[in-house]
Amino acid sequence: MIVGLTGGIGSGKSAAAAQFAALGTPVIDVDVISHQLTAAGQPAVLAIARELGNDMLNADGSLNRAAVRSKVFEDAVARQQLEGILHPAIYEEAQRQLQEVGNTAPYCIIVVPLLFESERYQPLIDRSLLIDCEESVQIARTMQRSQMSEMEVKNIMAAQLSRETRRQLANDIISNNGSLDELQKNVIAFHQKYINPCIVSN
Ligand SMILES: CC(C)(COP(=O)(O)OP(=O)(O)OC[C@H]1O[C@@H](n2cnc3c(N)ncnc32)[C@H](O)[C@@H]1O)[C@@H](O)C(=O)NCCC(=O)NCCS
Ligand SMILES: Nc1ncnc2c1ncn2[C@@H]1O[C@H](COP(=O)(O)OP(=O)(O)OP(=O)(O)O)[C@@H](O)[C@H]1O
Repeated sequence: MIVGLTGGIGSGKSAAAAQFAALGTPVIDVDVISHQLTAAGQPAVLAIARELGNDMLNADGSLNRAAVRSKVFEDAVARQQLEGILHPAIYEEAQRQLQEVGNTAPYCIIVVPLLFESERYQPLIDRSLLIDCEESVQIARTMQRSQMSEMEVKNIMAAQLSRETRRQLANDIISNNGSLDELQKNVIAFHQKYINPCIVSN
């Protein structure tokens, strides 16, 4: 069984994924793949500079992630160009990693921030698991983690589905408004459910 784990920016996807991984669950994370594909020297970096401008690069030729972020979350056309470069390559690598995991575990997790925004991943997954929290918590945690302004975080949230829509589309939901210990209790409960597919009901 393949579980697609999703959630808005700063909702706690990586934190939950790390807790599933600690329970022995194979985890594939498309944000990790995206970072690998945009590491210094990767062909995608040159493609991004070609399409979005050389000011997207640092002096050493690596991707200036903050510059790309501020450009694409203020300009939907630039965002589509960036996604056009990265999304097919990210998807191809995610598929390769899923094949590699194969049937080595009762279930595996694929972390896809844009699971419900992009139709690409729906055919690959058996269930979706939403990590959900109040928008004010998302904003506060993202600002603390990434040194972004409230406006920057809100711009990114505006490029994502609303919390309400995600909640309507998800098969399973973990609420992550509380502590990391509370998150872990919920992760363990879903882990039990996923390793016993006969109790996965809807
Ligand atoms: C804009 C970039 C350079 C900013 O890099 P940065 O290191 O600051 O962020 P990171 O990649 O870790 O992403 C953090 C979060 O931003 C949000 N986000 C990223 N890309 C997008 C997008 N295209 N649309 C909406 N939200 C996005 C997601 O919640 C994601 O979890 C980077 O996010 C990027 O290359 N995005 C395009 C690839 C993409 O769409 N990735 C998302 C999943 S496939
Ligand atoms: N329950 C929690 N209690 C306290 N801090 C938390 C909790 N869950 C997550 N965090 C923290 O909030 C920040 C955002 O969490 P995390 O990186 O897991 O979110 P994410 O959904 O993967 O974000 P992104 O969309 O940016 O990739 C991190 O610094 C993380 O340690």
